[in-house]
Amino acid sequence: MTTLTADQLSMVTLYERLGGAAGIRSLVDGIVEAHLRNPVIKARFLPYLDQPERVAEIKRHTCAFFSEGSGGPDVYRGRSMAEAHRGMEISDAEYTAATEDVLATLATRGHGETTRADVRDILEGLRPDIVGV
Ligand code: HEM
Repeated sequence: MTTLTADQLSMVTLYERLGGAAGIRSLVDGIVEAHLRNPVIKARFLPYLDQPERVAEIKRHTCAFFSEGSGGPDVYRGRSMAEAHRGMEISDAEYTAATEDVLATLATRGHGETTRADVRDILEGLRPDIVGV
């Protein structure tokens, strides 16, 4: 396998580094599983287990959201982050817990420090749209 420097990596879109549509799909599956195990936020997601069609739709939307946000070809047609999370009163601690699930899932899929830092920066940018809305 070729080893790329951080500078070379930054020239490949984040979407490509995440493994395109299949890589993102695998990530979203892993993130949802991590949320369901995470004591800080699992209560938010457990009620969806008996709504598999809703879970499938949320996963589809989340894949499109990640694709669009990482330079991929998909167009996100779900609600804005503020609209999707409005009324949930999500705390900073919950947001951090969700972010840690995303970063841990990236690590288990073998994504390196540059890619994890790029994703962490994007998620930090979304925090004000999701926390406390
Ligand atoms: C880390 C950043 C986050 C991102 C990028 C994100 C992204 C999304 C997306 C794309 C959707 C689907 C929206 C739709 O279908 O219209 C969604 C739904 C949802 N999110 Fe998040 N989310 C984040 C954090 C959180 C946190 C911290 C929680 C709770 C602890 C949470 C709880 C939920 C729930 C319960 C839904 C389903 C809403 C519904 O049924 O209408 N999210 N999220």
